[in-house]
Amino acid sequence: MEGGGVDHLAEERQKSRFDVDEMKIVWAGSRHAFEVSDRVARLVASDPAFRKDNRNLLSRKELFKNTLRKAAYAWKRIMELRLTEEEAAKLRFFIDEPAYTDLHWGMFVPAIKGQGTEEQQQKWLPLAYKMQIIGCYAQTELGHGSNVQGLETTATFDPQTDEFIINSPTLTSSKWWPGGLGKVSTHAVAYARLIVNGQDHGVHGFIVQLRSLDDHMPLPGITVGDIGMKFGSGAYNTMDNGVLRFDHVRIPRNQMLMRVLQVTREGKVVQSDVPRQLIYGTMVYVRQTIVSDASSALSRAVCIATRYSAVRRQFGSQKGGPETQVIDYKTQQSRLFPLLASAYAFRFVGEWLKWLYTDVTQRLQANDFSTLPEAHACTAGLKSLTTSATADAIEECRKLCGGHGYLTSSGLPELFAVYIPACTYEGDNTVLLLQVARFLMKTVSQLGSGKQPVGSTAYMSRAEHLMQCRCSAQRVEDWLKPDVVLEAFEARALRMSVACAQNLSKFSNPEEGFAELSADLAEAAIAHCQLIVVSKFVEKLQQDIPGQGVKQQLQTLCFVYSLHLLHKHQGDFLSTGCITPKQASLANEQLRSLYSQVRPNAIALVDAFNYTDHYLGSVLGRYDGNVYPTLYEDAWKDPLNDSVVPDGYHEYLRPVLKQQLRNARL
Ligand SMILES: CCC/C=C/C(=O)SCCNC(=O)CCNC(=O)[C@H](O)C(C)(C)COP(=O)([O-])OP(=O)([O-])OC[C@H]1O[C@@H](n2cnc3c(N)ncnc32)[C@H](O)[C@@H]1OP(=O)([O-])[O-]
Ligand SMILES: Cc1cc2nc3c(=O)[nH]c(=O)nc-3n(C[C@H](O)[C@H](O)[C@H](O)COP(=O)(O)OP(=O)(O)OC[C@H]3O[C@@H](n4cnc5c(N)ncnc54)[C@H](O)[C@@H]3O)c2cc1C
Repeated sequence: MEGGGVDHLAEERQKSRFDVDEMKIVWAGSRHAFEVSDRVARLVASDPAFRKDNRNLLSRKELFKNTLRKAAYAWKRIMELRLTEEEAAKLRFFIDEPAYTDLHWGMFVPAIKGQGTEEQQQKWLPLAYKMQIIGCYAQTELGHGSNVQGLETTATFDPQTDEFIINSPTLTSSKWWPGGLGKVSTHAVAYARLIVNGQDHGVHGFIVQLRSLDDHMPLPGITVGDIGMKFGSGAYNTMDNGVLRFDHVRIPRNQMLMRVLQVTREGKVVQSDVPRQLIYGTMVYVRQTIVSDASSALSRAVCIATRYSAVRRQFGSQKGGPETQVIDYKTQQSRLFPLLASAYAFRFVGEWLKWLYTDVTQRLQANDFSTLPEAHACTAGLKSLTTSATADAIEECRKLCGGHGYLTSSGLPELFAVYIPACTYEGDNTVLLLQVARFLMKTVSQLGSGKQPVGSTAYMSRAEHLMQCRCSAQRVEDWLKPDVVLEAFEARALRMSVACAQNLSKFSNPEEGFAELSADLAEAAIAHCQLIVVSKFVEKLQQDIPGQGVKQQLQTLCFVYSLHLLHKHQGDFLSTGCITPKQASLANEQLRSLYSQVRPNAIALVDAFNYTDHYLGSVLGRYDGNVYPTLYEDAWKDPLNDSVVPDGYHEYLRPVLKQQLRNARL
């Protein structure tokens, strides 16, 4: 995407055998999405106000103030340029800095939209859209995050005043973690146990004002602050994750979000026909967005590691010729190319999940709740799978870049530090896999009942075949048949689920059995989610994809993704009898030859992400590959090099050296 000086990767770019511009459109999702993304990325990259290369040198206070400045400036630009919602979201994305706005737009607004009545939406959304109020999502407490039903904050209805009294009865009930809460938010959607007439009706959302709109001081009864520094020096510390306590704070009755459950003026609790689980709807929405974000973070790390692997040379110089580019080592390819393929795989499964979410939202509006369990299982499972894989992949990319990958200027340490909490927030990844496992066990238990599994579990309707089929691959090329690959993944997923169900049936107490077998259940859930990713990649290839060679590249990547998983999880495939050891070795042979096909296209495949150097934020990943001079020059810019003799020399170095000299003379 960058133009200008000498392109050290030009030769690499000439090797590619497909139309990169068309691939950029496939990656973006559509020509329109590409144009918006490209335009906004350039806008951010060319504006010095969005500079980010100095982040690691700032103290926490400076860092946070700098984030406030950028967010305010971004808002000003959004207004001045009259950006659409889509463009504004892209602008925030390319600014590339966790900020309170993520929670305001990403959780506070969706919570009101999803759980508020029409009337509540009309009152609160215009204020939020104009940022006349700023909100956060205050669910997690010091004592409970995963177990939402275990939250302790109370919202007790007072029929005399027609208000709720929000209270934090224990230390562990203190809200703890919500982003944007610590220093910024004026309001929160706070989750609390609804108590009416002494009866506990479980956890619900309430809009609570936290700070004065005049002077930003906390309102009476509110104690609020930041929870302290997090992993890494810059990274997620731009965010004010907060602590919040309520001391009998009164809010009007109509500030309880009442789409699911209503409390009347008389104190009657009325359940609407909307299922209770909709209270968790905001999490479903965000989990869906996290899957697309995984492909962004992963592609960014892979772009850096791939470009640098083509620049870096080690060993193998023959008769004074150039040394080998590290990207040509088969070991480097076998570590890097599956990650490149995963980036594309996660992109496409993210697109599909967005469709699924839109579909379920439309159905919910028409009071059709039938696909909610499927949406929950898919968003939970894919969030877990893609974030775990991406976090591991960023660290692998760092190692793929050798020593220089450990430099902050490689961009990888900060990317890792910012990314890894995705494995925890919006649901711990193991906890979410167990939700998928519950869904799978329920589906398996209904197999004989005549109820046909649908959606992502539709393959289970062919249980009879999948439980006993034998893989037909006999030659290396057979592993390039989508049906062969898909059937192996389907049979493995089903057999693992069925084995868990059979083992569960041996327990007289199902909950006890579930707890005992939870590690196996989580593995069955992973197998199911991997199948979803593989099958959505295969489906993508059935679409009409224009551009010379584009579809062919995607086919190669699809098989790299699937055969790499098959190789990595060989134990599952072999122990469930889905493939034989001979077939496993044929698959691996095919995988090796696919790596050779990816090799000449690797640089173009990462160029297709269309990242600006500003967004990548990496000396190693520069578009022009001009790595060494930049690394060298950058080193001298470090504040430690401001003086030749360091501060502290006279106090701490000189005395030591003198002492040693004296001792030596004695
Ligand atoms: C930028 C970063 C910002 C970060 C923000 C945050 O982190 S915010 C904080 C993020 N925090 C977290 O992510 C916390 C993670 N924890 C949780 O989400 C919940 O505590 C839980 C799902 C683990 C258990 O919940 P539980 O004990 O209430 O439930 P249960 O297991 O007894 O199942 C009962 C039934 O409900 C079903 N069902 C469940 N969820 C959903 C759903 N979303 N939709 C639809 N359905 C759902 C389930 O399938 C089951 O159905 P069945 O079988 O009866 O037909
Ligand atoms: C950066 C960041 C931002 C966040 N932003 C927000 C926010 O804006 N709003 C908000 O409300 N919250 C937020 N959170 C909180 C987040 O949602 C929770 O931390 C998350 O849901 C995990 O819950 P926990 O901390 O209670 O983990 P725990 O449940 O205590 O997890 C600890 C360990 O126990 C295991 N475990 C727990 N339960 C089970 C089980 N049933 N079976 C097997 N193993 C189990 C987990 O796998 C994990 O290994 C944020 C967190 C982070 C890190």
